[in-house]
Amino acid sequence: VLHGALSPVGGGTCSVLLSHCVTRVPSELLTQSVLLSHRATCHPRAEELQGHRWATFTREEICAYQSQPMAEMWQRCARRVTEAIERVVEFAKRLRGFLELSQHDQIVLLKAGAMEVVLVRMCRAFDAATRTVLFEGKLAGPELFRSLGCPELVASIFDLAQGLSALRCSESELGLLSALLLVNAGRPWLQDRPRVARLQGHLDVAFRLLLRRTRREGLLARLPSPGQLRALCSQHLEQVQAFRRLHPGVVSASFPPLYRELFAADPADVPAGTR
Ligand SMILES: O=S(=O)(c1ccc(F)cc1)C1(c2ccc(OCc3ccccc3)cc2)CCCC1
Repeated sequence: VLHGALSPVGGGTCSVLLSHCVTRVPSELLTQSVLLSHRATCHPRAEELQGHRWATFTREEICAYQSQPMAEMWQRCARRVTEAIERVVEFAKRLRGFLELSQHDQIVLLKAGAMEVVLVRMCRAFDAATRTVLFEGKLAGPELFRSLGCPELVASIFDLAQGLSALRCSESELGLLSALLLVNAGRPWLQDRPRVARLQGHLDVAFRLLLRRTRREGLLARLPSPGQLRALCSQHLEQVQAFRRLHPGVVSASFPPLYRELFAADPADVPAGTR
């Protein structure tokens, strides 16, 4: 599924046109282009978030979610996170230089980093005052997700969103942070590590210059650590396995193919030649 989503046919033309000049482009222009890609692929858009006073779920609505079968709630969240990951794939395709990496490395970087970008982006739709997140059109607290049966994972997700929203990041900061979560030369299995490192270097310089220009250097020390993001993603993978043991067949029968490819790859799914 990821392979298909990365076909250069859909979108990304502007990055193909301009990417070869990324080495001559000063970092401010790189920051501008990352911001545009970020804005174009975030949902809801920044304008919708500012203007809107989002409603919270009523007690009855919360009870209805809490009494849904576990499999139904898991399916809803899997669908939501897959939609969010598809937008992250589109963000990556618009990142200058990303589509010039080998398909193999593009897939390696997205498999390792897409979920981390989704978790970082989530803080945009998080309300720290009420500790609620936008879910299916209204603001939901952790208790709404009770039927998932993974309270620690839900708590970790809310803690991360709370911590990130306290930093009051700008869209430019979130865009560059997201780009650096994806373009990470430290990810395992990369074929052309030096090439990824060069692209990462440009983004790193752009991020640091942005922070200096806006006197926000202190942000770097307060961002979630790579370990915290990695721990949350591992917790999610453990809970997917636990869910599959409780409900055999549900994931393969009714979860989005992209979700299955990223988080529930069966040994049986791996093409025979690479088993
Ligand atoms: O709004 S959400 O559905 C949401 C779900 C759980 C939660 F505690 C808070 C929010 C969403 C999200 C979806 C799945 C996530 O992890 C994977 C996961 C976790 C738990 C069950 C299944 C899958 C994390 C975030 C936020 C961003 C995109 C959608």
